Formats: sequence, C-alpha cells, structure tokens
Amino acid sequence: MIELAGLTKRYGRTTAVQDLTFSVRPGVVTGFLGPNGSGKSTTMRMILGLDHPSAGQVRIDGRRYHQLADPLTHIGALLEAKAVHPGRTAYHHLLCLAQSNDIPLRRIDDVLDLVGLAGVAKKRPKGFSLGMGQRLGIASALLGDPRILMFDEPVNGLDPEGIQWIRNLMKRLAAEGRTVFVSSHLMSEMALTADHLIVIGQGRLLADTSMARFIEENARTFVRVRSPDHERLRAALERAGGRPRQCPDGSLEIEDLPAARVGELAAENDVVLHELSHQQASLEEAFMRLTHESVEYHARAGR
Ligand SMILES: Nc1ncnc2c1ncn2[C@@H]1O[C@H](COP(=O)(O)OP(=O)(O)OP(=O)(O)O)[C@@H](O)[C@H]1O
Repeated sequence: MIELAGLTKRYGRTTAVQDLTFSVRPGVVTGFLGPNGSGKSTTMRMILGLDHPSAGQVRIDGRRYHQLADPLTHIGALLEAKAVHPGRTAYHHLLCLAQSNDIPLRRIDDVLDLVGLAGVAKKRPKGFSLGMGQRLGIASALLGDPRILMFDEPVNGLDPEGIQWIRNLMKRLAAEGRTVFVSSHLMSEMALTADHLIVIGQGRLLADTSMARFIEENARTFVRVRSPDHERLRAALERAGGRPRQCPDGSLEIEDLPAARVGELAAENDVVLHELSHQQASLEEAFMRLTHESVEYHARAGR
C-alpha cells in the first residue's frame, strides 16, 4: 500500500503538488490522471524519495522510502524508460541492479523471460526500439519481485501489441494481490486497465473513486433514438414525461427515460425506429468535464 498524507511540493513560487492525501491499495490497478503539469510526475518522484516534499509525507507499506532496507524488493517503478546506461547490455544493467539491491541473480533470467527480452539480453539498449526500452524498464521494476509497482506513462509511444501486453501485465500483477499505480494520458487505454482512479488538477486531489463511479458522476449518459417519424416520437416521449433534445443530425437524445421505455413508447405509438441506443459516457468525457477548470486556468495563465 502507498499512503500519501498532506503531500506538498513547492518549486519557488510554483506549487506543483498541494496537500495530497490518498492511498493506493493492493489487488487493483489504480490509474493516476491529470492534465499536463498537474503534478503527477512530481508526486511519483516523491513516492520514490527522489524529490523531497515541502510538507506532508509518503509511506510505503507503513515506512518512508529511505527506511526500506532493500527498496527494490518493496516497490518497483518505471519513471524514465530511457534511464539506462547505454554502454551496458540489458543483462548487465539488471545484474548491477540485482547486486546493489541484494536480489538473487536468478531473478534476472526470470524477468527477462517475463518481458520477452531473453533473446536480446546480451545486446546494448542503445539499439533498442521504444517498446524494448519500456520492457527493459519494466524488467527493472519487477526485478526485486516487489509487492508495489508504479509506472509513469508506460504505454507512451507503443504500438497496439505493446500496449495490450502492458495492459495484461498490469492486470495480472494486480490479480496477484500487488499494488499497481499507473499514470497515462491515453484515456481509452486507462478505461480498459484501471479499476480505481486518482485524478489531480493543479496539484490538488479532484477524485479518488472507482472507474465506474467516476464516469457515472462526471459524464452524461443518455439514449439516442432515430426515426423517420420523429415528430410523433417526440410527442409520445413528451407525453411520458421525457424531455427529448433535437440533435443537428436529426436524432433525439433523451436523458430522463431508459432505452427500454423509449422502445416501448415507440411500439405503442406505431413509430418505426432506425436507431435506439444507450450512449455510455467515456472516461475521456468524464475526465474533460472534471479537469476543464484546471485546463482553463492554465490557458488563461499562459495568455
Ligand atoms: N524541478 C522542477 N523545478 C521547477 N518546477 C517544476 C519542477 N518539476 C516540475 N515542476 C513544475 O511543477 C508542475 C507539475 O509538473 P509535473 O511534471 O509533476 O506534472 P505532470 O502532471 O507529470 O505533467 P505531464 O503530464 O505534462 O508530464 C509544473 O508546473 C512543472 O512546471
């Protein structure tokens, strides 16, 4: 478990992170979302003890990062995929990490296998593709077999196969009972991966909730209906207490009647339907609504 209490970071006049209090729990993938510059990387660096908080604290399984005897066996992280010595082979890179953290050397082959890099273990990372670099970063994070994993933008720049591989890996790690904390700008990907969400804006906590609840609370769901006889349909919907909205494409949107009721009303009134669909709001829409103000603030400040 990762626990943040009143975590704050100021850089001169900029407050990058302000009074963040939340916990990241084991057994689920927790997504970490926020607009550009909202403080995600700064928060992650403080969790790893790479940045010193101006106020507040972070606990990793109840202890500060610097109090952990062999940190890599408690928490593994991928922050900068390219933070690898270019002159060392993939194997040698992992060997240095294992030796300096008292990790059994057999773990090197295990993680190389796990991330699919066994065949290039003796190659230097400077020739690696972006996807291979990410895999080596993930191998480093997994080397100490930690119960907590943290990934900053792990799918950045990856192809669909690489993205799917990382998604399945995260889910598997969480299913093993580990704590998985991951940031991403790809909303559609986050919607498929995360069970729980932490959302920040301008360094402050905006939401700490399940994925389903976040979407339900921050985005609109409605029924879309299309008919060649939409005036009669509209009248029937209004008689039933609905308030259909006419869209420019000729369809009607109804927020206050369920799809089944709209279908029944159409049948009762002999109205032909060309479309009847429940429109599920997306994570992206929910995120945009919630963070709109912080983005606006930045745009105004920029001007
Ligand atoms: N070392 C630093 N010195 C000064 N300001 C910094 C430093 N690191 C971050 N900041 C500022 O703190 C704020 C938060 O930055 P941070 O990189 O944590 O955001 P982020 O959410 O990770 O952004 P992105 O999604 O763009 O990666 C920004 O205003 C940034 O300019």
